[in-house]
Amino acid sequence: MNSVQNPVDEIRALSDLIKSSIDKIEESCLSRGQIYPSANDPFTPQSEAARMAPDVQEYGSIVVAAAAQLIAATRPPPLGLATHALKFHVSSCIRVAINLHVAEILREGGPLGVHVHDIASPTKVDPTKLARVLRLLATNHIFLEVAPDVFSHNRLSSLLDTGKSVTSILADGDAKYDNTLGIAALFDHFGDEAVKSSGYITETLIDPKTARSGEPNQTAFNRAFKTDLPMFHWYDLEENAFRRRRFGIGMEGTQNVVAPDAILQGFDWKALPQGSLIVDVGGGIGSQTHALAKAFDHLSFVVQDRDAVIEEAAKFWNEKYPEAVKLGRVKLQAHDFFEPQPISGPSVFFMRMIMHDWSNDYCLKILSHLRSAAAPSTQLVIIDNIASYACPDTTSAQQTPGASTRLPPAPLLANKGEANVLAYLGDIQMLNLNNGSERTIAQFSELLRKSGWKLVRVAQGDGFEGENSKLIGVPA
Ligand SMILES: C[S@@+](CC[C@H](N)C(=O)[O-])C[C@H]1O[C@@H](n2cnc3c(N)ncnc32)[C@H](O)[C@@H]1O
Repeated sequence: MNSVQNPVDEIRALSDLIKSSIDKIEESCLSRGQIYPSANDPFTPQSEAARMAPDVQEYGSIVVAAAAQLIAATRPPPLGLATHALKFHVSSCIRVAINLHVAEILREGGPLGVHVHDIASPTKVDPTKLARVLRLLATNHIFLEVAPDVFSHNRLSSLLDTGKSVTSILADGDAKYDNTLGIAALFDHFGDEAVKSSGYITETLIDPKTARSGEPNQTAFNRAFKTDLPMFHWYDLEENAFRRRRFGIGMEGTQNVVAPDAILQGFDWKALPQGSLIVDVGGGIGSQTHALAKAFDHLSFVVQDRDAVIEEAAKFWNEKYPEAVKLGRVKLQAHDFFEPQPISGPSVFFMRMIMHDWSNDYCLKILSHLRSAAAPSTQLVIIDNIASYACPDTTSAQQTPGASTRLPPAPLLANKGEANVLAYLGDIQMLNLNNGSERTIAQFSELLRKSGWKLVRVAQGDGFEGENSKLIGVPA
């Protein structure tokens, strides 16, 4: 059991874990002559190098897991729970900051910070109200309040910066996220569709009409936005063109918030024979394929998605890698994955963040179409979060190669709690938006079995780093 008898011993054990892990982090960075990034310096991928070392990540995840567990064990319980119950205000305020271009204004204002009157001025909002929004964020370590009502960037807030000038954003707000890393776009989507939907989860789970539904149009999202359309169809409405574009770019953001080579890890793309065809099913604008096509020039690709998304994809490829499309090494194809798959027997069908959008019945339809089109040698690569149990996994799926993991040191939770919490937040987001689900390995194994595939290997991503896991299947 992951528990210690005396409650003070438990708190001490957590604090010891934090201390010993920090010592190991320092030792590891010193041994490589690297400096651990400061929480107050702006984020750049290069400056994250020290944190990205595998052992530093491992110890960092213990610090985060233990610190959150230590807070839970020490804060007065009513306040602890009240804090959790009100955290949605932080999500909403992040979106306020994005929509008032605070990150760009602060970058242009320089490191000494900008008075809230000047932050509010370009969008003509009330500076007194904005100061309260920014103070809540600063209290949560997003932005710094460097003097009363004067705010500047820190590492977390700098991620909200699109890198564009305030003038250009004010001139064309709809293009704010075009040609950016997509991180602000992703968080704007979270604060809009996801936060608003989340307010209706209780009614949706209780109402007998929706309680047991797996339909993508019987969700909290449908209540919040008063529509009968599944979210992806709703995006196709003319009035949602901005949201559709933002979602597409935000998906690129999901790649840019994790280690840049995450898609390349856990599956031996290099070992595939010359000319192998990879089909990126529900590939969005093709950001994953883009990373693969740049890394492996011996492979060919087809990116499939809905009509409207493939139109956006054409613009993306024209901008990022036009020669790949011109030479035919990358093809963009409108295809509904609930219809029979038009490409037979490719080397790989891969799907990133697709299964999690759908309930089991819908996943089975998608997987069955791919199975019908598969050759005996076709591999299936599913890239998604694994939402493991919060206790030790005792299911038979643990026998799958790559499935079992070491338990973290006591008294941490088996799934490392806060260090991996993004997978569980994502799970509820998928439930609210589409009746989708993040899954355990046992649940993936069952889905594959029922659709004629066999799960043969799992390459677990590092949840602390935000990296998705890969589940590899072959025709059964
Ligand atoms: C969460 S996004 C993932 C995109 C991409 N795989 C990635 O990782 O960046 C889900 C994608 O599924 C696509 N999609 C939804 N319904 C679809 C359908 N019926 N047929 C094909 N694609 C669909 C969406 O348009 C969206 O691009």
